[in-house]
Amino acid sequence: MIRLRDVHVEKDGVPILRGIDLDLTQHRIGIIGRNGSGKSTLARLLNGIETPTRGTVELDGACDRKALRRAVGFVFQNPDNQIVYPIVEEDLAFGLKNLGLPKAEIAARIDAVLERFALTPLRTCLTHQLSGGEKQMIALAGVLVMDPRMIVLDEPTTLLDLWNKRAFMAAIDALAHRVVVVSHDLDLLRGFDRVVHVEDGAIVGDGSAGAVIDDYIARSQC
Ligand SMILES: Nc1ncnc2c1ncn2[C@@H]1O[C@H](COP(=O)(O)OP(=O)(O)OP(=O)(O)O)[C@@H](O)[C@H]1O
Repeated sequence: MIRLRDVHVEKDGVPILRGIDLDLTQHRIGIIGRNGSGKSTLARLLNGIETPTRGTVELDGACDRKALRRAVGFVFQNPDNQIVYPIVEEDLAFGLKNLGLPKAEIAARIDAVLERFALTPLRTCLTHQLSGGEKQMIALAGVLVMDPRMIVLDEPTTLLDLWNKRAFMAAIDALAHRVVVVSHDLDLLRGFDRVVHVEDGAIVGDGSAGAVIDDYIARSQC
């Protein structure tokens, strides 16, 4: 379980997050808030890309950034920031090679993740020729192939059309992993187990998706 206690993040002396306390226990957790409220910074803390200026981010009771990086996969908003190799299977193999896994296991893991999402035909495709939706799926596959315990997605559907958005979210829904999604798409998060509302670097709403989203909409109309 990931637990944040009194987490503060400052950049150049400017407070970005203030006194964040969170226990991430639910299966599907959404994070909402206005532009610049601190959502992405909070999301990046969850897998150790970002570190607190003050406070702690614990995984199973221990502050271990390396363990956090291994346990939590991160899917970026723009898959071009995530896909680095020219061929799909090379890209999927990258992190696994870094782990020092044997060739046979790397191949088996890539087979499995591609089959799972019906992406096998893309295995030898050039990554720069993929459509936006295909890229987003390959970026997700690249995170899943590392077998993380939890996945954080930062605005994963903004580049997708309605069809690809539905397909992508169906893929997310099918995961047994704990999932945290940062999104401005409130409809996407309505079915989630919990939604956290961040404003001006602090949590101002935290609870059932319906209640927190309705309160967020009401505030926007003031
Ligand atoms: N490295 C940095 N140096 C200075 N300020 C930063 C830095 N990174 C983020 N910020 C500021 O921190 C605030 C929160 O940024 P963050 O990206 O977490 O917001 P967000 O809620 O995800 O926004 P959006 O919905 O627009 O993506 C913003 O005002 C941003 O300009």
